[in-house]
Amino acid sequence: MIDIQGLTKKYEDFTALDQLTLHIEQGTVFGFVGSNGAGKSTTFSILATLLAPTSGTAYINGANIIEQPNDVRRQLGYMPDFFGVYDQLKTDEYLDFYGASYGLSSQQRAELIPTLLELVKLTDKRYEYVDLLSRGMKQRLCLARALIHDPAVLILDEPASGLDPRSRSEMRDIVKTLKMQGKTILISSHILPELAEMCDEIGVLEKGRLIARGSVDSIQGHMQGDRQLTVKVLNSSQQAASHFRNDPLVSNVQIVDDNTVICFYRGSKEQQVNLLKQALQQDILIYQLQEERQDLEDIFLTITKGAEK
Ligand SMILES: Nc1ncnc2c1ncn2[C@@H]1O[C@H](COP(=O)(O)OP(=O)(O)OP(=O)(O)O)[C@@H](O)[C@H]1O
Repeated sequence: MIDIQGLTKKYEDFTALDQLTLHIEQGTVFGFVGSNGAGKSTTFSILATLLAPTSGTAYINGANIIEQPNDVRRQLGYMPDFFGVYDQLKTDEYLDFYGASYGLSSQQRAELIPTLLELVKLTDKRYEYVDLLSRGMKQRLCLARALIHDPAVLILDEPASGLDPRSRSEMRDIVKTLKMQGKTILISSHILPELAEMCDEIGVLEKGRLIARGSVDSIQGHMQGDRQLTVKVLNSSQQAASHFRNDPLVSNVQIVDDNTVICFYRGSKEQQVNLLKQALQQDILIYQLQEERQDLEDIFLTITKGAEK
C-alpha cells in the first residue's frame, strides 16, 4: 500500500512536485503518466527515501518515508531509470552482491538467485558479464535486483524505455506475474497504450500536479466526450443519417458511403440502445456497429493540453 500525502518538492523557486496526494491499495498496479519533467522521477526518488521532500509525507505499507526510512527500504523495491556500469561483474555476482547488502545469508542467496533469474528470463545469462548484456536484459536484471529482498511494494521508473517490442512484452509479462504475487506496483512509462494493458489505474502528472486519476476505462470515458460510432446499414445510409441527425444527443453525422455512417454520440449506453431500437423500428437495417476507441496516447495529449491552458 502506498499513501502519499501532500508531497511537495521545490528546487529554490521551482516547484517540481506540487501537493501530490495519492492512495494506492495493496495489490494494485498503478501507472504514472507524464511528459518529460512532469515530476515522476522526483516522486519515485522521494518514495525510495533517496530525496527529501520540501513538505508533505508518504507511507509505504505503513512506514513513514521521513521517520522510518530503513523500514521503507525493507518494504520497497526500486528500479531507477538508469543502469550503472558494472565492469568485471557477472550476472549472478551482481545479484549476490545486492543480496548480501540486504543481509541475506549465502545459502539464502544461493537459493534465491536462480529463482529470480528464472522470473526475469535470464537463467542462461547467469555467468555472463553484466556489461555484455543487451539493454532489455540489463533492465530485467535491474528488476531482479529490486526484488532481491522480496519487497511488498515495487517502484519501476520507465522499465520499458528504449526496449524493442519483444523485450517490452517480456517486461509486461513479468509485471503481470508480480501482480499475481500480490505486489503493489507503481510504474511510469511514456509508452502509454502499454500502461493500459498492465495497470488497474493510471494517474496523469503534469508540471508536478496530479491532473487526472482513475481506471483506464474511466479516464478514457471521461476525456473522450462524444463517442464515435461507425454504423453499417443494409439499406440507405441517407435514411440512417437523417434518423441520427434528429437525435439531440448526436452532435455530428457523416455519410461515408452507401452503407456506412459515422455518428458522434454523447448519450449513455442505455440511451444508445434506444437510438438503435428506434432505427430498427424505422426499418433502418443496422448490421454492424463499432465504437472507435481513442487510445491512451490521444487521451494523454488531450488531458495535458487542457492542463497547459
Ligand atoms: N536537482 C534538481 N535541481 C533543479 N531542478 C530539478 C532537479 N531535479 C529535477 N529537477 C526538475 O524537476 C522537474 C521534474 O523532474 P523529474 O525528473 O521528476 O521529471 P520526470 O517526470 O521524471 O521526467 P522524465 O520523464 O523526463 O524523466 C524537471 O523540470 C527537472 O528539471
